[in-house]
Amino acid sequence: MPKTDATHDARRRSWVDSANGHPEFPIQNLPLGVFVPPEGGAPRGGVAIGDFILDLGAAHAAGLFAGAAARAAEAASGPALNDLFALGAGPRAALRARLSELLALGSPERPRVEPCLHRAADCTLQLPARIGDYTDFYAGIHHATNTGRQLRPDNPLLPNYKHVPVGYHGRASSVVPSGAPVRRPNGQRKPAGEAAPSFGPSRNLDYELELGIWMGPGNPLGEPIPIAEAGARIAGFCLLNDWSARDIQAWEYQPLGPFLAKSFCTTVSPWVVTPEALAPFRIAQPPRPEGDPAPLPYLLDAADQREGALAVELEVLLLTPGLREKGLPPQRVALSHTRHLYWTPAQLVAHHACGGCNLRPGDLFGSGTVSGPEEGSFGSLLEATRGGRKPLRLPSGEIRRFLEDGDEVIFRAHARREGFASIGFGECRGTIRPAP
Ligand SMILES: O=C(O)/C=C/C(=O)CC(=O)CC(=O)O
Ligand SMILES: [Ca+2]
Ligand SMILES: [Mg+2]
Repeated sequence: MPKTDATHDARRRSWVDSANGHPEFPIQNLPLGVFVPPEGGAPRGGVAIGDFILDLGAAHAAGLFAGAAARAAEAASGPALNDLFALGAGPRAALRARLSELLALGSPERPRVEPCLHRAADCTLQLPARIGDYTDFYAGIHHATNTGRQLRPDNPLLPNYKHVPVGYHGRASSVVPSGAPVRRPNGQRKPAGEAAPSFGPSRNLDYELELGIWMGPGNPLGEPIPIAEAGARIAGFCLLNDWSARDIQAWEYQPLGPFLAKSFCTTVSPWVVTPEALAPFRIAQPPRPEGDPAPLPYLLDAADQREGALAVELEVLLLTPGLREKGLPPQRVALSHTRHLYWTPAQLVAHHACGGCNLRPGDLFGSGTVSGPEEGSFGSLLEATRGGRKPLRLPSGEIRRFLEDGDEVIFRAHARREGFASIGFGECRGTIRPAP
């Protein structure tokens, strides 16, 4: 178990009242993001605390930080957190420790901190970093098995799956923050019954529930990242929706894998939940079934095996036009968990860099769709509706094979453990707009 300290103490309360018992952002979380304050102005780095956002640059200008924490706050005061991510774990942890003191009940600095707070509901959140590259993995083994079965009934899990963390290079330019509209893509589709492909709006639009991983300090081109150092290169985690047009995907993916079926939009939750905040929620790499190969040595590290995986509960909710009209709440369509990932975040980092590919601060990874093995835990509609053959029935009377225009998909995530404050990720939302 990675070390916990006073910043994790569940008894620590904040003078920001809304933070105490907050379902997402108690004082034990302190996630990092980029926001525009209510009065407008340049985007800047901030920290979520209860229903408020603390302006890091303003707090730095007020002289509230010293040493490594001051370096971190300064690096976080611009319109993107790449410079902060580049500093790595030491300064980020120092910033966290100081913020935890400043925001704790009884802090003598309260009068100097309070003017740096903005009501979060009045702020606009942006992408936390300039994303140089975005890579999407396939580490959800139940997802890989379920979808593989639909694309290749006789051969669901390809023979490489348990040896190599499979991934593909995604498209960084179309990553958007939670709340940005999602346009249904046009593209080539060729349903099984049709002789020739046609061009038009995707009829099988889907979501993919994923854990997002933000890179911290990178590696020079040609120099791999050893597995023992890979975990410390991660700046934080978010939720990621890898919107997927299944009809376009099924036609285009052979032999090079996903292309336009997934490059039209990817939504991320705007808060970066730090490895420090998640320290109490690390677990051993889930045991592999009898007969599975051991990871190759470049993917094998004792500490990573012991505490490299994450215990985070993930949820998918759907809000349709029919539910909205009837005043019904979003319906939960899946509850999943990061223990279903076959590879740890550190293994994904070490693998990505093993051939010398240089990773850079602000690069984004998707874990791959996180599905569980049973009904109600599937991270995509492709799985939940068996490719559309077993539609979902909603309390509004609507049925869904895939997403319709006007549907909103909401992801939420929480890390929970007895004796610790629960850590929320905030939301990752997107509403489908008609194809252009
Ligand atoms: O070829 C397949 O079996 C499926 C590939 C994908 O859907 C790629 C992907 O986004 C993987 C994931 O999110 O787990
Ligand atoms: Ca994906
Ligand atoms: Mg995508």
